[in-house]
Amino acid sequence: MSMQQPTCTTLPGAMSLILTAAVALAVAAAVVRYNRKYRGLRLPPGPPGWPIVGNLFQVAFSGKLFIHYIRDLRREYGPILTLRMGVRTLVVISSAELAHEALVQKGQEFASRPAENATRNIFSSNKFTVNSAVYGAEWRSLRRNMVSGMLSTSRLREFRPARRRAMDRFVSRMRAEADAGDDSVWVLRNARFAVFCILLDMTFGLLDLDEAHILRIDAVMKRVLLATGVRMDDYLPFLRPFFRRQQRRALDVRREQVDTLLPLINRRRAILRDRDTRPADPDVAAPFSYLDSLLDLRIEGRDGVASDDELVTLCAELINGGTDTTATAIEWAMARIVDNPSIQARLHEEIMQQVGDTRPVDEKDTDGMPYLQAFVKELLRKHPPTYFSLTHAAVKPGSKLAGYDVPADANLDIFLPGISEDPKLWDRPAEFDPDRFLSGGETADMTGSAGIRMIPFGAGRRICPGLSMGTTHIALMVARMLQAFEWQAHPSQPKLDFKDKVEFTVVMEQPLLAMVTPRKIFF
Ligand code: HEM
Repeated sequence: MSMQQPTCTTLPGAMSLILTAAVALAVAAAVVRYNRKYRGLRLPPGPPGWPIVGNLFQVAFSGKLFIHYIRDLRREYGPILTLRMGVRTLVVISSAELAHEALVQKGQEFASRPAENATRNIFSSNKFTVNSAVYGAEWRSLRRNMVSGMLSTSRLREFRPARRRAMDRFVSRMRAEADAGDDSVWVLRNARFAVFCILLDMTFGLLDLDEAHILRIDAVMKRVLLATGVRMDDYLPFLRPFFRRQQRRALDVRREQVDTLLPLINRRRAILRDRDTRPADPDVAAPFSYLDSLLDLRIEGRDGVASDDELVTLCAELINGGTDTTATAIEWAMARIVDNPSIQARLHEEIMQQVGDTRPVDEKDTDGMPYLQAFVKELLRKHPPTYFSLTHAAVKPGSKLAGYDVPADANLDIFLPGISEDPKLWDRPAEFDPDRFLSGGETADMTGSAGIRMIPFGAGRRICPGLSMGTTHIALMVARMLQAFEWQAHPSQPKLDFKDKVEFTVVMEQPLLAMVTPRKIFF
């Protein structure tokens, strides 16, 4: 879900003259095309670039992560700026006013997604997913189905048993890891696995997948994320011939993804088919799954139902959308808890008051825990799992932001920390302080509908449909981890370093290893 830095690849040693001439011609044609395309437009300011490549090499060889590069550029050029990355033009906005203009006031104008490269089109079945679809009837049908079929409050409630199961497994896995080692646990890895299990249950409704099988599916999903990462030829398409190997590899990974997920789809189909004659075993099949809602789904403006390949794509979207984002948030959460014993003590005290130690915390309990709710808000303010919302695009030519032109083929990116760390909006924005959200303090409507101050889930028409699920999972996991263990810094990381890096989402540069001491619990 995040912008990644382009990477260079090694070009083959011998290049023919013909190829060189072809590249030179393509380059000249690109200059002419670019000059023609943007003639007469007033783009937002930005660093001067070179012909053809624009700012691409400045970014790629800056020695900084893209998220840090943008933070620095913002200081120089302000909250709206342009970067030319080869054939792509990026308009980056980073203030609450501009996010409001783009996502709310002109929400419909900027509700689309930009064109994608061939590799990503394979994995999105030609933009047949909620997150990649251009703004229109197809997107509306898919999104409506995801929200009502899966992410509504009532549907979310139906999956309480799946969460309960995954949470029990999560706590016992960590206990086993601590017992096997020196009382230490890797937080991100365990959290990621737990969220992945919940989303697999919800997507396919198959409850008897063993751990080895789940890990195999997870490994394939990770390979998909790697295969769809940003490449140099996304920006300089004339380099595509040099990326044939990566393209072939991406096709192999897609085949692997289909071969891994299609058997799960077919098993669920068989369960649904037999259900009338032979009731499904409740330990094997959930009463409902996201896949069920997709099997007969009619999409506006389209004949027939989704093909097997498209079903694989849509199922993968639900799993991917919620896994790394939520797991990343948990890692930052536990780092803050390890770093600050008083936060840990207050959260634990609230859990003891609300639930005690004779039964596990349930998601319903977390609604009645104001300090935990404030902690989750502060977590998503200070450590949004993605620093950029998904890339937006104008629906048609002629759109403007802050008086500047935004071409219809430009990527519109919203840099979220620019808003949640703005000293004009926040008191002591650099400090991690959940108390800011408690009575009489600061407010934060994460949907942005009552004004934009922090929008870790985006805002407007394309706001993340998993907002409730994401926050529910974070609060529940943090509470269960604190109810089961006392957390401390590991001797190898006595003073935690809160530096970030991008790995699909924004994770800790140094993955969190923490010491845990099991607490006395009686269930
Ligand atoms: C802490 C957890 C999460 C965070 C921080 C997060 C963040 C985001 C952000 C920033 C966007 C882009 C919004 C925009 O384009 O303006 C987004 C979109 C999306 N998210 Fe999430 N997300 C989270 C959890 C989830 C979950 C649990 C799911 C589903 C299971 C999900 C599914 C999606 C989908 C399908 C979209 C695309 C929406 C569209 O284009 O209409 N996310 N998310």
